[in-house]
Amino acid sequence: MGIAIPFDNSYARLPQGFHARVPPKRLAAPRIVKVNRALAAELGLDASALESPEAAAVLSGGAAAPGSEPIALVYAGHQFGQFVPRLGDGRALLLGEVVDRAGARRDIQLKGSGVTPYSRQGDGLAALGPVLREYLVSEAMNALGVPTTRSLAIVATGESVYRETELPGAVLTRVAASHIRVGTFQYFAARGETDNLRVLADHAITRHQPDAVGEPDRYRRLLEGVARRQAALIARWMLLGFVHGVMNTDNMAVSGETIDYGPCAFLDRYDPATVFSSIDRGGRYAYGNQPAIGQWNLARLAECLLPLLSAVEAEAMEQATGALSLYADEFNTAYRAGLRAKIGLTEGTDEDTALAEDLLRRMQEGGADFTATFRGLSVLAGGGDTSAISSGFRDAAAFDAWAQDWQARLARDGADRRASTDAIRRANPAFIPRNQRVEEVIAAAVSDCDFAPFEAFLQVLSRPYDDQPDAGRWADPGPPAPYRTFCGT
Ligand SMILES: Nc1ncnc2c1ncn2[C@@H]1O[C@H](COP(=O)(O)OP(=O)(O)OP(=O)(O)O)[C@@H](O)[C@H]1O
Repeated sequence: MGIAIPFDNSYARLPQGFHARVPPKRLAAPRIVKVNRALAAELGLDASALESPEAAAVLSGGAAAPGSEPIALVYAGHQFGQFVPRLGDGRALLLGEVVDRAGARRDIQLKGSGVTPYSRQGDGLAALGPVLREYLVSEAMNALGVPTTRSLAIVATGESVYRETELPGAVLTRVAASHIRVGTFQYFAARGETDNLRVLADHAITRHQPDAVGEPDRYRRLLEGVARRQAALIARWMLLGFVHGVMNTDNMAVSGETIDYGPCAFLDRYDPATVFSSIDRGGRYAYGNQPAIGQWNLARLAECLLPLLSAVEAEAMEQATGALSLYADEFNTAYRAGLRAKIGLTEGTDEDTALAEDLLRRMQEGGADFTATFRGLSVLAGGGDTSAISSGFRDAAAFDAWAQDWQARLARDGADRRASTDAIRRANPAFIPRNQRVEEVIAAAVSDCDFAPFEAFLQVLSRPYDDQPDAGRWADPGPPAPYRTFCGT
């Protein structure tokens, strides 16, 4: 008996040069470790069936589900600024697409299911630790309200993966609005395959810009749509202190979802220069650089689309630069409004933005925790005293002085305390997947086969804006531990 997933595979119907078929590779003893029941329901899938041994075979890439046409997608990409003309899914397989309960088309992809024609020197595999990490952080991002790929299931392969040391292998089932990347456009553009570029662009328009299908200005609208979605996405990252860590163009999805949770982490102390990835030596993907890198990546997409935008070069250039300005405007508007909301001010005045930026400056100078400081404001707005927050600053008086100005500003609005407290709570999570905590629950699962801490943390992170009095320990950074040094994969 197989599992019933109603696949409809529009990407597999694109021409041959877009992907490679990959036959199943049976494993001796794959085992389901985790199924995301809520997501399964959203997709209209039977969660119990996904927990069956048949599902373990399908979700490890060892058996083809009826209707699935497993393919690896080809793409290129700028990695740390260097162009690589052919990357592609070296360890991922698109099983197919399903239309979810809300009518949205979603990709169902395996990550870590073995070699593909694009594996280059790689083994096509993933270790359980990084798979748990992607599951936990992507689901936390979703609960935080950030567009993201989702995690449907984890299968333990029962086989070993070698990453300096022997590790247990696993496969993640990832769900995404699509896996079309800036790098997918770069692949065809670099090869001068304008016809394929047009096919790809039209496919992306059908999926992500449906109002523009068949319209004469559809490619401009696609580019502007990507600009808007990326600006909104990166503004959300910045407002939550999220550092993606590897914003290569092959990791920028045109859907506007966060993709690839390799070396990501959340800020503890606020410092725009923060980098978590050991391979990012120049700090290219530092927290504070993310908005600019988003625009750089968008410029690479715009370059690819030039031949489609207009036959008149000057017009095409104008549309491309227009999209880059649109990105900057949209980012600035969303980021500034979000920053004001974080301190409970919803009016759009420059003065209010400056007040929020002044707090950021003092946090940086005072070595204060980003998430705890902002969340703490909800207590202050409700009449609490400042010491709970100011004690996190090297110079408590610096925060107290700011808090006085801020409270005077709130009073000027005649803001109701209860309403301010609630608004600040809604804009500032109490719980984020802090890196030390993520590492702690992964270590328990991988080294001791104890998944209870992983499950407990996942549960807490599913309601990040709620006060959860019994879950306080998950809000702290946790026992001091050096950040893991990431190798990127
Ligand atoms: N173990 C591996 N075997 C084969 N290819 C790999 C392996 N690890 C990474 N790659 C490939 O190297 C490129 C860059 O890897 P990166 O870590 O950014 O992506 P990923 O985490 O594998 O996938 P995604 O971006 O889809 O989340 C991708 O083309 C990826 O498929």
